Amino acid sequence: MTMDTTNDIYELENDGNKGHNLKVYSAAKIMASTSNFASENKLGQGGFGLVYKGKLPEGREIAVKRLSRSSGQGLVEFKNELILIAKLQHMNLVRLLGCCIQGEEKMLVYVYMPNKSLNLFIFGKLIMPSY
Ligand SMILES: Nc1ncnc2c1ncn2[C@@H]1O[C@H](COP(=O)(O)OP(=O)(O)OP(=O)(O)O)[C@@H](O)[C@H]1O
Repeated sequence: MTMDTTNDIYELENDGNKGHNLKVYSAAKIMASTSNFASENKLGQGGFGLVYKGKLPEGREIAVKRLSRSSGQGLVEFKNELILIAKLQHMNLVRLLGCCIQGEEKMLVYVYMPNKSLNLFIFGKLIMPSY
């Protein structure tokens, strides 16, 4: 795991799960990339909470899953899920880049996938509906 900041996520490195190559992002970096979770950057909502589109300073587009307080998930569950997803990484799955745990904020950072790309990733070409 590469460290972006020295925050309390550091514990994740000490659980014997090294080598999953996840990055730890600061909340400030994620907030800047999503224009402070601007509503126009909202991609959708899943079981985890709201998902936002962001752009990192180096130009990479990301999808940020922001854990909602009402999800009932705590820090231990969040960390377990993070480690599990990291271990399940596969070229055909949306890639998890890293996470952010800072104070009340818990977020997962994925590679952004444009809608049209699913067919592209599954079939190697863009299949348009024929009607
Ligand atoms: N990597 C991504 N790139 C682009 N959009 C995404 C990405 N991940 C999620 N989204 C958008 O956010 C929405 C919610 O995603 P999320 O994965 O949290 O939930 P879900 O798969 O719909 O449901 P659940 O959380 O119950 O499994 C998706 O429907 C999609 O529109």
